[in-house]
Amino acid sequence: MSKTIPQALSDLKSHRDSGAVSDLRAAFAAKPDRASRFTVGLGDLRMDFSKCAVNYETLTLLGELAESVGVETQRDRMFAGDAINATESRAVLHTALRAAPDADIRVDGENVVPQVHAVLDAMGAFSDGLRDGSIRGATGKAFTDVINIGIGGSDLGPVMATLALAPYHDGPRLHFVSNVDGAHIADTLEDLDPETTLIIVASKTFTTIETMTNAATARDFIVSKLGKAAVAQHFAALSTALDKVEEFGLKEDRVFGFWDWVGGRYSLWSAIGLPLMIAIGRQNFSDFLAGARAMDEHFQDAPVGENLPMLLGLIGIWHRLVCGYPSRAIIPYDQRLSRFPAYLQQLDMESNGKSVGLDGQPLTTASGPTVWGEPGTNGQHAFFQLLHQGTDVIPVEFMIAANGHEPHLQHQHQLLIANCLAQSEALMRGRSTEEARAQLLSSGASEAEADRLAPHKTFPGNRPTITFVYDKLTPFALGRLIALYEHRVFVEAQIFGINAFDQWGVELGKELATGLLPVVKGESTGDGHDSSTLKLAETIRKMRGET
Ligand SMILES: O=P(O)(O)OC[C@H]1O[C@H](O)[C@H](O)[C@@H](O)[C@@H]1O
Repeated sequence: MSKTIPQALSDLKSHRDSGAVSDLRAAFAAKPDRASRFTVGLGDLRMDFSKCAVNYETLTLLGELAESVGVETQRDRMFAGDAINATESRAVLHTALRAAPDADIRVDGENVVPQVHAVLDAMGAFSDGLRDGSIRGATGKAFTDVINIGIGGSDLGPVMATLALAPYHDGPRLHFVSNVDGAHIADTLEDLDPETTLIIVASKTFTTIETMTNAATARDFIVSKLGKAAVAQHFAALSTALDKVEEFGLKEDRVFGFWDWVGGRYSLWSAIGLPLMIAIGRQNFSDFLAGARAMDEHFQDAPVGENLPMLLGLIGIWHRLVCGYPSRAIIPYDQRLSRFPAYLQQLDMESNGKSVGLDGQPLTTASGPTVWGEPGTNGQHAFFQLLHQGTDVIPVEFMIAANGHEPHLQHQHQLLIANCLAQSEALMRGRSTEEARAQLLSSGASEAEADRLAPHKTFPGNRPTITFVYDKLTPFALGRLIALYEHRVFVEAQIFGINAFDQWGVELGKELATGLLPVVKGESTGDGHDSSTLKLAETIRKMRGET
């Protein structure tokens, strides 16, 4: 019989308190094969978690915790299309978006895979037409530029993946507009010609105010030069709300649908991926889906001790619930993954930033950590100081490709690799005050000077990191990496006992913004708002010369 969750957690805490792996340096010295013991892989992807303070017993206890909440059963329910998004009574089937064409995945008795592939085929035909110039604008010119207007899940995934796969771009130039700040669309439209610009309006609900506002501005951009009739040729829409898209005035062949069982932050594999497909082409997009599929299969089949998403999730839980670390940093040593941390912020924090359990009761433990990051080596020259010597321990997840896409810049790639490995080594080893003192003395400092400076040059070390290594950032590798993180978030959510697939926490601010617009415009005195908010609105109106 499996343990209860509180029992499994309490066993993990006692295990940690017993100091099983309290000194990573000593653990490496004691077991020279520690790295191979705590590295798992899938194809060319390696996950080395040997620089986390865990041993075999930790993994056993974490496995028992996973068993106590039935993670594997929940995983199987997700893949089978059960309505595991309980607060919205929906299935969660982003995995069906990358399933093989002959798979059979049912929602309300209907196999959804043929619909998925019908949309993929339509996206393929449309992106082929744009890329080969056979689909043209109202004045007969081929499209040179495509703007994706969307926000949140309808923006972050396409932006991140398009940047990540820049070496595979051979289609029109891509631009992304998300912010309701007019500066974003103004700067984007500045150098574009309406005759050669296609606009994609990406919104699951087709009601999001930022997206609808930017879409209206983009529509004016097209209409002012080309007339109303050009809208149909210069726009496409990606949405689940097909009725609302129709109101916008788009023809059926310019609308690419998806379904309510695809969460916004899990939608990159659906029609929301169209900008990426336009940039890299149908075959590369299909490789991207295949990478995610490989991770889906691995997540379903591999035993817990070899299962990357399970282990990544369980180590995340170890750091959050047992060690109590409040945040984690994602540091890709891969400039083209520079938006990956931002993408993961939505994936992770919108999924697991909850404080009520599935039963509607307040959680008695913590839930998702803060997720943040920037690419290396840039971060080294900015916030790494805090990672090495700050008072909080922040686990870091590094990622590095063995090979870049620039064979003529091998030396730079080697420097990048050396930096990535050096950082995880430094975080693990640290430098004792004695070592710091000895170094100061050997570089000519006096005894007094060495005593004074040694504490400042001491690194506590023992700071946990995970390092991912992969051959090259191909479409397949990127798909696999994203799916790994999707499933990691899932595993952690099961242990937190929350629904990872709703996001009620984004609603209140939206409602208040709608109510405040008349106050900002001076059309309402704003009864019911607090004095700080009203005073700020008044100050801004004064600065704008409106009062
Ligand atoms: O795709 P849309 O319906 O326009 O939604 C865009 C985004 O807005 C919302 O506020 C949600 O928090 C996100 O999960 C969603 O991805």
